Amino acid sequence: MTTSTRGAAKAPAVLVLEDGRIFRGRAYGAVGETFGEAVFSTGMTGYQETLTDPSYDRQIVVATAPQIGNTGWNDEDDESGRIWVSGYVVRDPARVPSNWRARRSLDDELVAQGIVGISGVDTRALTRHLREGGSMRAGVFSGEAIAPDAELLARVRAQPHMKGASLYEEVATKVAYVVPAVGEKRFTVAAIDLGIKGMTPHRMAERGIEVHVLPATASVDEVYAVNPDGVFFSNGPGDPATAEGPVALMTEVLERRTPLFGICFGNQILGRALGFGTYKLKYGHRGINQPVQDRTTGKVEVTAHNHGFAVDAPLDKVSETKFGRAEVSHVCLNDDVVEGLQLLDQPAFSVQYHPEAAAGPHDAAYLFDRFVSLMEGQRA
Ligand SMILES: NC(=O)CC[C@H](N)C(=O)O
Repeated sequence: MTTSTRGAAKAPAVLVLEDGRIFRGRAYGAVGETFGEAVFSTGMTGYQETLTDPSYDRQIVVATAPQIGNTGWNDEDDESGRIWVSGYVVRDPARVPSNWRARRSLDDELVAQGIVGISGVDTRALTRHLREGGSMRAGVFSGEAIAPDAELLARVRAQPHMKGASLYEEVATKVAYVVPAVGEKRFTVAAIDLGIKGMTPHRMAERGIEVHVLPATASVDEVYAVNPDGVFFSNGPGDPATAEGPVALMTEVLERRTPLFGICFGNQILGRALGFGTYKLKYGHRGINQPVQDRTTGKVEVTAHNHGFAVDAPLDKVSETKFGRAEVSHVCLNDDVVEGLQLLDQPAFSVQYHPEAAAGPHDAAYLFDRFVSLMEGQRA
């Protein structure tokens, strides 16, 4: 239930966490009610990219940056056709957006898309709470949706968990489309859309790649019908343990030794295709300043992240898999979480973070060049 009245500084609102902790504030965006997994993102900029990233499906995002909305909403930075977060929690929303690209305020956009949010929350206390207790189910209620706390809590506790959630099919395109190469076309890539961010095919197109974005349910025949030089598996929402279809498809791509690249959900799928497990992190990595080491060069890069799950692979040894030797190529320096995998006996690799860098630092853009090199190598 949402009503499209503008909520800022109007109706009271309440954020209810499944462990019973409650934060009160004011409605922000649409007035109504929403449910999802409460997670925090530490990006100081880039809220438009965050909100429109399909990987945030069914998540209530808490912005740790205290002021949100200062640059309004523009017509260029969307990562998909809509806002995917199920709710938005902020401390101090901008009263007057100011940016030469802004077309409207963030508040107006949230209202237009029916996204329920809450402002005036002590997001520092909330983030510390989520860091201690872990990401958890939550609900935001405003206006007439507010009921006695115990009732709201019971409704939050009746929601599904993120662990075990299969969400990629609900966010992915239903029809294939092509993103043409910029300039001369050098390669064709089949990109499996599990919730792909718009910047990803764009970064490939900039490198002379014609990108055929295919639905999550594409068959191996549909993938090879585009005659690909490489196959890409995108980011996406939900628990990778539910992605049996994409794991089976990737397995066939690996059997054919086609150059392969995966990002985020795509990294988790490579992990599973190789026989590693995946597991849920306590509170995940979401933000644009995570330090990651590329173990193949020793270099440390500052990177954009949005993941709540991770691959369970050994850091200290090369693993024998059914596709030959595999190793952890990248690791997060904050907590030693696996951030990349590579095969040593065939052209396949993936990263858990976001080299397309939207919004984020561009340190990891070289990974798209690595994919191009793999495809060049296969031709030679
Ligand atoms: N951005 C992504 O692809 C996220 C992958 C997965 N849903 C996770 O939370 O870990």
